[in-house]
Amino acid sequence: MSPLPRDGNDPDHSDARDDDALLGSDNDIEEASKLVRGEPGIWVWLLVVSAGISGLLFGYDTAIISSALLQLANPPESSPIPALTVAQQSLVTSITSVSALISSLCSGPVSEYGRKKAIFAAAVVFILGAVWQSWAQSVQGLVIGRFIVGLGVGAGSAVVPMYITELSPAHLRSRLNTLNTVFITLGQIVAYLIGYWYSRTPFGWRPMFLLGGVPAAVQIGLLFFLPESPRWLVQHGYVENATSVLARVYGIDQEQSNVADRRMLSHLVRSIERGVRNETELASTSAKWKNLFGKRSNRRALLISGGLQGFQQLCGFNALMYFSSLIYAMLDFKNPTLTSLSVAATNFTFTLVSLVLIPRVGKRRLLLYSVPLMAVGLLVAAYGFNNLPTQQISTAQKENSATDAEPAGASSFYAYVILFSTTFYVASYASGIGNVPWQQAEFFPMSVRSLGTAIATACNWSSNFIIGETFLGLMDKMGAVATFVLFAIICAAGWVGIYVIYPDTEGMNLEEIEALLSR
Ligand SMILES: O[C@H]1[C@H](O)[C@@H](O)[C@H](O)[C@@H](O)[C@H]1O
Repeated sequence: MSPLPRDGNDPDHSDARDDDALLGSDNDIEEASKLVRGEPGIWVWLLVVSAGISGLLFGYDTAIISSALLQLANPPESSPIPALTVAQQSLVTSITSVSALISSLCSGPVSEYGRKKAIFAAAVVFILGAVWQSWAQSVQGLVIGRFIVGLGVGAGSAVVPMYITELSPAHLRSRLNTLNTVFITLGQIVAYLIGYWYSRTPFGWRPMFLLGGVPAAVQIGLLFFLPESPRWLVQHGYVENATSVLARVYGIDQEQSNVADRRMLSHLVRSIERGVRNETELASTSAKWKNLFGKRSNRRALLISGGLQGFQQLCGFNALMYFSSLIYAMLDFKNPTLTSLSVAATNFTFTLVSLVLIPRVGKRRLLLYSVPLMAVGLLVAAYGFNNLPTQQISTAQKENSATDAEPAGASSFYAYVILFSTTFYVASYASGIGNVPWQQAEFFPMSVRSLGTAIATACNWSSNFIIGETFLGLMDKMGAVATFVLFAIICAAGWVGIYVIYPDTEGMNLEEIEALLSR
């Protein structure tokens, strides 16, 4: 595509027709948006921060369970909820992934009523789930509360990246999406800190769960100031509103703007209109399914994005995120909740590192370098478990509960080997696979984007469920060795998969990516 004129001449009719000829496909939005001259102001960042609160909630609600379980497994005598068995702990953890799976699949139709409305609905559900969990008087109540909160997590995880993708300027899209993962990992740190704060309070799990509702309430307030996605506005005939949202996103003052900026803006709107028109041709769900599975490039897009999302979970990271407090309690660390903060802090720090590395190194290379390091960390951890004094892990299994108030004995050398190797594993995870799968939208053309990303996101939550449900039951000494070796094998298989099917898309526009996938 040849560049559009950047001079200040007023466009005449024939120019507009030429532009129409130039702008004819999905990547037009990308191309046109690159040509808008205004710099995105603080406004666009604010917008992403407000939307990113969903990421924060996602992170908070998935990580708070780590500290809450420690208390729920060893409740005070007066507790209406008896000590949770290992099976109940697994259920309370993994039920969130089941509801997240359901709501991520349903998020497509809901977001058709407006991205903002879907984010609003997710925030309301978060608050409801937080209150329900914190008031639970029985295991069933707890399970229902976790189920409700999972509905919010799943909807947020699917809609927010789409909202950010549709709203952000093309050249910032990748970075702004990574920022969403930064929010998830930040939410996980906050959860660990709050978990630590309440770990000595009897029934501290109640405020732990309840506080998850606070950012959701803040988000509801902020949503009043957020614009609707320009793509949704165009789709529903609000072209003027879409134009003024785009002007704000691109830092263009419509009153004062010069002709060139105005022209670029109208290019942008027209290219969105064209994209939307293409999509309406595929309006029926069955036509979308047919297109998704019938077209080679879309099939490959699905294989890559779904495979990557599945691998992100099956490599075992969330076993640490959910159960690290229990694992470190088993290893006799005096302060398991605080020790497990290392998982969340490393995850957050290295997600920031990947924010810097992705544009420089490229996603494919980053994955190919970081996945083998994950395998090394896992194998060293397996070695550590294998050499633990037998009574160390079996005692912990029995109690399953050393609280911060009742410090256990000194940790052995091998417990530190496990701590350092898992931290190393987490750092390698967060630099690549913890983050890259969420950039999946670029593989799908607009016509099947919401369907494709919903299915890929469902691959994430279903694999997450498998890990949440099975890991804890395997945690005796030899089970730990076998599980960590299995995770390392999955990393090796994942590396081969990435090497074979994951393309280097750095610097490509969406059309080039589609052409690459069709080959
Ligand atoms: O990208 C995120 C991030 O890596 C989180 O730390 C993890 O808990 C999620 O499961 C994952 O999807």
